[in-house]
Amino acid sequence: MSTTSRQPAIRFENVWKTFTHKGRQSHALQDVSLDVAPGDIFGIVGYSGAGKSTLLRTVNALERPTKGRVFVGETEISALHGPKLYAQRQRIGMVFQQFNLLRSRTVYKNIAYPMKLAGYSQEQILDRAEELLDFVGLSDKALSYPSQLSGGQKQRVGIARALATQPEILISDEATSALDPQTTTEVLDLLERVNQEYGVTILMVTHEMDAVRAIANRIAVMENGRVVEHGSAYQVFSSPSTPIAARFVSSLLQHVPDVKTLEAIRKVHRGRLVQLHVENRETNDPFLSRTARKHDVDFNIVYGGVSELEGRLFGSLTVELLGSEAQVDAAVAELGRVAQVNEVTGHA
Ligand SMILES: Nc1ncnc2c1ncn2[C@@H]1O[C@H](COP(=O)(O)OP(=O)(O)OP(=O)(O)O)[C@@H](O)[C@H]1O
Repeated sequence: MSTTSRQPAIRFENVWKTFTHKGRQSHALQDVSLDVAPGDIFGIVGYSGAGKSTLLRTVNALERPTKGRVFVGETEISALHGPKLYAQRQRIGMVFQQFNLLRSRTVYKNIAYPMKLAGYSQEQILDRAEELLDFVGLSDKALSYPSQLSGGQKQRVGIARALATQPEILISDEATSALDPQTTTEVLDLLERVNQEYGVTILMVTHEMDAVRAIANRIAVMENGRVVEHGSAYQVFSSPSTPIAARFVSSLLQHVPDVKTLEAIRKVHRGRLVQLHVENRETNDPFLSRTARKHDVDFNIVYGGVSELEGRLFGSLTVELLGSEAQVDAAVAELGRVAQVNEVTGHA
């Protein structure tokens, strides 16, 4: 059978996971179907308990679906056991929030460990470990112990170890959640290099929207064991279609003022207020000043912001327009051609 579409790197097919605890059942995963394409950095976001970790752990069969199937490439990993499963697991590296390093072994030996289990020769282990230490910037720490490293350095070792057996896929469970913002950025940059330089597909679970925003090209949002929304990062950020995705996005992009903020704005700005929802704009188009100049109105940006993803702008600006009624009407009509315009009604 010939197929035109590329085979997914990971496929979840109607995956259910039910836990039974003290006679009570809870559905950690409910009918999850999702494809992760080769080369993706795929972010799964959701609040605590949404099922993210459970889903991630089905990829290397640390968790097995109650119903449904999980494929890594062409292999149905959820059906494998014993040596066949161990062999497949070499294709999948895993990075953990708490690093999970062996405390009694040096950095070098932590990285060597999975290769030893996989039967690499001493020479292969040495070569690969040296390469990876260099890649993660820790060549000078080969003989240190994990207790002598910072959190960011420990996670670099975790990533090097996950890459040891040259996996095609890296699964990352809250890899940056225990790190400060600066270190988070460094680790995310490293994950991005893993994707670009080694061509590794990354599936990352996080409750931090800024982590996925930084590097993911696709996003799935989970709630109560279900994937409620998924799409390109741009799609989900610029026009989330479910309330929970909108909440995640707005936690990061405070583009629209809440009622209290709006009241405060109204007290100061008594001109006509409009909200401009900008989507898919070229990054260098000065549409606001161009329109204002053309219709001889002044404007104040009183709230909001625009963000850039994949070279395109999106966001919301709350703008006060000042001028005669006719001029402002004409400016609003023109702005309506490039952005969705909502009048801000109500008075201070
Ligand atoms: N081994 C288990 N036994 C019983 N219930 C479990 C088990 N593992 C997970 N659960 C339950 O499954 C649901 C999903 O948990 P999961 O850890 O996948 O969520 P999560 O989105 O990763 O949240 P968190 O970020 O808090 O880990 C939760 O209700 C959790 O209590």
